[in-house]
Amino acid sequence: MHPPRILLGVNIDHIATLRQARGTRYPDPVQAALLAEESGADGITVHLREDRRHIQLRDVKLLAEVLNTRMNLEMAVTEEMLTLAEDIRPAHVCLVPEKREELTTEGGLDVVGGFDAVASACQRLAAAGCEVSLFIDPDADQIDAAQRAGAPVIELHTGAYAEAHPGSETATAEYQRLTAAATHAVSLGLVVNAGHGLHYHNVEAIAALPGINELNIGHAIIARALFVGLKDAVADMKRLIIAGQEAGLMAALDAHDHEHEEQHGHGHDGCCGH
Ligand SMILES: CC(=O)[C@@H](O)[C@H](O)COP(=O)(O)O
Ligand SMILES: NCC(=O)COP(=O)(O)O
Repeated sequence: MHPPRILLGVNIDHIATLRQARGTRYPDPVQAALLAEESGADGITVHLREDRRHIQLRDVKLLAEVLNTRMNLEMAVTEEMLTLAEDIRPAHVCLVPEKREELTTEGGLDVVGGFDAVASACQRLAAAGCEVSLFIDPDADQIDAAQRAGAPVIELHTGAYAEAHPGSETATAEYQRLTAAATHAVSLGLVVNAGHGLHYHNVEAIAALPGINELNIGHAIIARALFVGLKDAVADMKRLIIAGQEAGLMAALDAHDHEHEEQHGHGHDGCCGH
């Protein structure tokens, strides 16, 4: 049976970054969100940072009213943000670490170290009707803690892989970490999303990871939209995600057949249902 297509959440933070650079009313991230949805986005991701450097509360409130898909609100684990999420009740909340001085999110949430606060946030958000995910590094201890904290979903931080030089030892090691993490999380019954730093050249490999449910991508899509328009930028990304997912499934089948041949010493006889 073919697994469901990987979903694409389009992060529109950087439309707001452009607006905030001049303090104008344009470009409006809400307008971008609706266009992204029309172009095939399965959801809209926004990160309401404590310093409000890009997305504003007004954006989140409007999006909650007008989106046709669903909002994924990325936020820090603070009382202010939790109260706000309980009021707005986005379909999905992704808890992320936050530092004011960082250019962008640097690492994953430390669920192990901040277990009680994260578990209590998961409980409060679930009670408000939000599906909670935790943005974490591809690390087995963090994944185990995420499950114990009661999060049904994790988002694997792909930043270290995305930053590594393509084809380098670091890139290979980071990809292996992501593969092991996705496999482990799926075995625990967690829904596995991934994101950060993904672009048109590295997304296929990430879509080929085992069991990925959704990819959240922003910076690269908004950057490409400057040249080809948001509609094509979203559609191009979706095509690559589908291609990557297909390639991952084929590779998994090949590996399965290879294992079968090693064990039984002859060609595949269809005994495993394919
Ligand atoms: C938390 C996360 O996944 C990041 O990708 C985040 O959305 C990026 O934050 P900025 O948009 O502020 O770089
Ligand atoms: N959670 C990842 C995300 O929302 C998008 O990150 P980026 O593509 O802007 O790096």
